[in-house]
Amino acid sequence: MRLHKLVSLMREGNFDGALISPGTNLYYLTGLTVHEAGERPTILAVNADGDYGLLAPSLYENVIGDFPVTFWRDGENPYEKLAWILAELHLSGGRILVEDTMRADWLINVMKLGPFEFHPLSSLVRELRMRKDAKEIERMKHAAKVVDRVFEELLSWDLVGMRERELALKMEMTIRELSDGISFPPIVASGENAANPHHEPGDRRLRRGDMVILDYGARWKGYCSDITRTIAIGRPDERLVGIYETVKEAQERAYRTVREGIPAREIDRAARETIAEAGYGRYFTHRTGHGLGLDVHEEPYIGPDGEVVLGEGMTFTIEPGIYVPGLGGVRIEDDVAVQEGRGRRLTRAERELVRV
Ligand SMILES: CSCC[C@H](N)C(=O)N1CCC[C@H]1C(=O)O
Repeated sequence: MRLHKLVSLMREGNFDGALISPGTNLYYLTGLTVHEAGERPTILAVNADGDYGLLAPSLYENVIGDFPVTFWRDGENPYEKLAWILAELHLSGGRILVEDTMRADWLINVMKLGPFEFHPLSSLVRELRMRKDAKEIERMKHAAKVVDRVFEELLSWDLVGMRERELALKMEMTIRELSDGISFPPIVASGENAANPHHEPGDRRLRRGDMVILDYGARWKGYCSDITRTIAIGRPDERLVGIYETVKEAQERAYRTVREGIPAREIDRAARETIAEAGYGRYFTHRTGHGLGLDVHEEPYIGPDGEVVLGEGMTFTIEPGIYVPGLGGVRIEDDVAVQEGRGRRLTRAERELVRV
């Protein structure tokens, strides 16, 4: 369990305790796989001595194994029980780290239990989570292999005439067959819809002359992959074929920039300069990438303001794109790990323009 690492950082930062609700931080720190049970408060309290206690709804009674836990039943007041846990841990006030995604109604009730000064848990945990160990990277490699395989498979499907949302569903089912599930709902953006980077797959049917952005991910033992490939159906507009080559070059240059010791913004700069030199600067409307791990989006963010200095074990995406309203768009994305001082691609699917 990694909770002791958090406790050391808490002591260094003069924090008195932490309140952690279900999510990837709870899983990362304790291995507990309890999911948020909607409105029912579920909170792990930890003090700076390393003592801890979990408040959980009784419907988890047969799920949580050997862990110090106080259950509450529907009809009881969970915050009375939380007050007992906090009193036992001598945590009835002070500087407290709180899970960033804790529901506001839980937090409002917690605030009534003492004079607390709250700080975001992520400010400490992100330092730990950013550098993946060998086991975490193995899991990410597996999740990456799954999306590579899905790409190969989908190229054999009869795409012409298929609706975007039918293709997204077929991709999702294939991902689920090969892994623990999707890391986010697949994006299928065809024709002019590809000018929207986060397009939600709809009823448009794929047709000859389309460029189609396919952005999807798998989850394996908690860890995510996230890949984007843009394919051509038949012969798309020559401007889009040119845009494809620019994006491919931007992605390659950004990838080659990856080195231990440089700030993340250098990677973004390499991609952004390539696209600007080709005259499409204003059509690259997002950051170049984001950290990847237990969450699809986490530190280090690869944007113009990315100050995190790259270190061994960091994992992130490199995904420049160009989106021209009324014409369409292109994005190419790989997952990359910093290993032995340089970047290594985890996703390896074909990056040359594939025409089907
Ligand atoms: C979690 S949904 C989006 C997944 C996608 N691969 C992605 O992260 N992006 C698509 C456009 C830019 C980038 C983003 O930062 O949202």
